[in-house]
Amino acid sequence: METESTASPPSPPPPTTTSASTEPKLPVCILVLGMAGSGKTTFIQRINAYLHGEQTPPYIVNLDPAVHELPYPCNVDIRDTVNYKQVMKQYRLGPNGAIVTSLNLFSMTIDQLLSILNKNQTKYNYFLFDTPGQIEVFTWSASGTIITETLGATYPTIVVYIMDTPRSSNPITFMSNMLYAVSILYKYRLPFIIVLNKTDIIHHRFALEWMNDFELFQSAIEQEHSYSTDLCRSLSLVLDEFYSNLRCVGFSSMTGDGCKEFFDSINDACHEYEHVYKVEYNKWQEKKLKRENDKHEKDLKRLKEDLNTEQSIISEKRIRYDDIHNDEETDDDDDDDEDKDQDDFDQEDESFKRYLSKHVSNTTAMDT
Ligand SMILES: Nc1nc2c(ncn2[C@@H]2O[C@H](COP(=O)(O)OP(=O)(O)OP(=O)(O)O)[C@@H](O)[C@H]2O)c(=O)[nH]1
Repeated sequence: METESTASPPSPPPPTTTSASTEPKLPVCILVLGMAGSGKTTFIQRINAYLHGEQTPPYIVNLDPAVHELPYPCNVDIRDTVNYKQVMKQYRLGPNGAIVTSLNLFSMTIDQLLSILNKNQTKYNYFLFDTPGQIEVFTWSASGTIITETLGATYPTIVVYIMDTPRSSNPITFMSNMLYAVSILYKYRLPFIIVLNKTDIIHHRFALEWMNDFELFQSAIEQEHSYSTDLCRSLSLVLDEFYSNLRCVGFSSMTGDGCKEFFDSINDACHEYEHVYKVEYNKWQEKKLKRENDKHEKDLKRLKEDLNTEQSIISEKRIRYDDIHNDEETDDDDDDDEDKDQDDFDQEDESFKRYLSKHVSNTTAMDT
């Protein structure tokens, strides 16, 4: 699975510690998601270059089995574990089905990926994950959940949602993108950052204004004479709550604008991970453990009760068996006695007959 040979060896990062403790900080997992063509791969390439410049090169994992070429050196590549084209042939699948199956096959080796990451956790500050262009393949598949939840349980994990800013300048496309972002946020509940990419083409100011000022977005929608205008208007009300707690960063993967702001947001999101997600996760783990212990105790109690019931049934059966056995023995004794009596009677009968025949023969002799 590991293809460490392709990546340049990292120079050791400066020893980082949490502000509260002297324990070494765990690397941050940055999971990059986004619609096809939003710029995920270019974004990772830019972040990789930036981090190399900061003398803290990241550890990169590619989770896209269908990608042709990667513009960055990658440490773990799904393509080394699963051959996407072979999967298509072997299972007679189309391209999307093959991507899902490849990811499912890869997620079966998640423990190996985790042990590789664990081995490298002291050498790196960041683990970057590139995901397939077909976003739903990752976000709504079992494998995506397994990978994300495993990472989230072990390392500070941040979901980064890349948005194509020029395409989102249309309010309806903007709304659709935001709804997708909300669905991912509520699915994983991990700290979340929206990267408004391609700001070299169009500045992301309009998006920030739409998010901050509801009226402004409403008037932008009014200008779109579409059948979905009414729906968008109502949905924007729902999204207002989501916008209030959202981290949003303008970024250009082409020029590298926004790198510093992005890493400021990552630090903020790590804080949220430690103080919100991790706390909730630990609580959930405790509850789960308690549920399992309760179930175990219940099963044990039931087993003991079953054993006691069985024991009493066995002893009852034994008593009944003994009773029957004793009765049989008594019957045998009676039979023996009867046999003896019969023998005695036969003997007496025999001797009486002998006496009689002797007496008769004596009488006949006297008469003659
Ligand atoms: N101008 C500009 N173009 C960009 C930027 N980021 C990405 N692109 C271009 O957008 C196109 C798609 O970029 P990718 O990085 O391949 O996007 P992706 O999301 O990884 O694509 P898939 O994995 O196929 O879904 C490419 O032509 C990039 O050059 C950016 O910040 N500015």
